[in-house]
Amino acid sequence: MTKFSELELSPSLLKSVKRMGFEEATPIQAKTIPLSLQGKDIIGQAQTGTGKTAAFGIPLIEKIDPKNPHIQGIIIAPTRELAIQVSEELYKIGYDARARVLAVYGGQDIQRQIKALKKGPQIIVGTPGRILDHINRRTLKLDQVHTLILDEADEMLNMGFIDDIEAILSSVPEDRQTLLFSATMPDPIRRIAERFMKNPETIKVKTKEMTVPLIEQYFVKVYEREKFDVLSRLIDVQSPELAIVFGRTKRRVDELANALNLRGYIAEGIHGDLSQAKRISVLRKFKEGKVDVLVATDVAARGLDISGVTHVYNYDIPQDPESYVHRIGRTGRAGKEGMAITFVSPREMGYLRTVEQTTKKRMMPMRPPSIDEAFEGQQRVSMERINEILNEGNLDQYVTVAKELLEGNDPLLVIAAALKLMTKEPDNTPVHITEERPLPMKKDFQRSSKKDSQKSSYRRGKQSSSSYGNKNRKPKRAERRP
Ligand SMILES: Nc1ncnc2c1ncn2[C@@H]1O[C@H](COP(=O)(O)OP(=O)(O)OP(=O)(O)O)[C@@H](O)[C@H]1O
Ligand SMILES: [Mg+2]
Repeated sequence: MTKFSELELSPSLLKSVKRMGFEEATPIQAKTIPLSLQGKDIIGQAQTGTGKTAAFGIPLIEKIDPKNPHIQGIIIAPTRELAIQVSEELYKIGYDARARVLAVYGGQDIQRQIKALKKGPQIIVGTPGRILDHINRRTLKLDQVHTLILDEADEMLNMGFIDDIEAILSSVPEDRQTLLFSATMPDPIRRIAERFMKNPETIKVKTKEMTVPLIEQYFVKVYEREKFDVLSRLIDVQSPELAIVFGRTKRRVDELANALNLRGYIAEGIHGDLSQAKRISVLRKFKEGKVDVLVATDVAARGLDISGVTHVYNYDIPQDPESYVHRIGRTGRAGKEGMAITFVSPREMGYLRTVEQTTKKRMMPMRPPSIDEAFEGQQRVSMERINEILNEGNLDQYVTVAKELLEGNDPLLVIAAALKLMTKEPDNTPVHITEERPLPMKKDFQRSSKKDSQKSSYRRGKQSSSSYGNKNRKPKRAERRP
């Protein structure tokens, strides 16, 4: 374990890092910080939730000249939410060094951004489109930039942002330092990335599995039409603190959020068709715990750091293994435990195997809970609440009526009645979820993936280089109760 004090950082940085509650550097931070301070180009790959933001953020802040009022560092992120989050983390890291950080992203008033840009920010965090927009308007001058960072690099190159990114790169001095980070880095993407880097050093935190060991991973085999009941029961049994449910399409996300509300859960959906203000407000409510279940498309999967997410449900199995890694990585962050449950229809088992092959981790089968188990789960939630209230004490005001209740009544039944009052009973309110077709059957498992991986045009949806042969896996695995 490396202490931050061993990394030759300036006192103001150490002060900020301490204020953030970081004691020891995570492995990716311990490896990246010294090399980055030497000015090396870096491709950094480490599991979700292991502190990649600070791994590039700390050395960047260290290299900012506080007296220079020009932009010296630029960070590009795939989504607006992530740009905001990264800028907030950079602000905290640079607090004592007084580094000025600004987020620029689409959906926000451009005049306001132009005004803010005139105030001399030293670090810009933004999405590719809006950064390019500012470059074209000449409201963003990048001629003094010495460091450029692509967070979730593979996703941005994947999403077709490559042209935008190349255009941004051409506005930044050539002798800059370039850094790329992600939890996943498929080979074709890495090769594209290397085109605009100078002898990049790859820093890969060596782990057996691509996913975090603190995330327990399960799959539930379930037919499309049964998925919603299974989801409701799982939520009842597992009673997550905060949960994210991933759906494949925007329509699905809207329908799921509505259906969950009809059944008495506090849920909201988030996807790319919502206004920016709405997306931000949904996320804020989720972070504050005013929404218990966030239903999302992959939009929310990349990089978002929300503490308290204990469960991730993949209502639809993701099409490619990288999405899976990022989705389930919304739990089990910064040393906390988490659980990920993936629904898979019988026809989609090939995708499950593809995911397992890439992550090098097997998912355990989980049996869908019965209505009785869901009901019992909810009663247990009530029981825990009662225990908490008993521990808190302060019940004097209730004692008189409690005595009255117990007079002439069986105490067991009195408690049962109280439980009934506070327990969410199984709810079969009919809901409408349009059936999605399962992903196309994987027929050709045997085809060599080597040739595929040579293609430079890696795109979402196409079979990636990580697809694999139809290997037999051990047939029997003990099923676990939810
Ligand atoms: N050294 C540290 N000690 C304790 N907590 C840390 C440390 N470094 C980062 N964290 C915290 O860990 C959480 C996850 O960090 P971060 O979002 O940077 O992960 P990531 O590796 O970028 O994950 P992802 O691949 O999902 O983007 C954040 O809340 C961050 O503040
Ligand atoms: Mg990140």
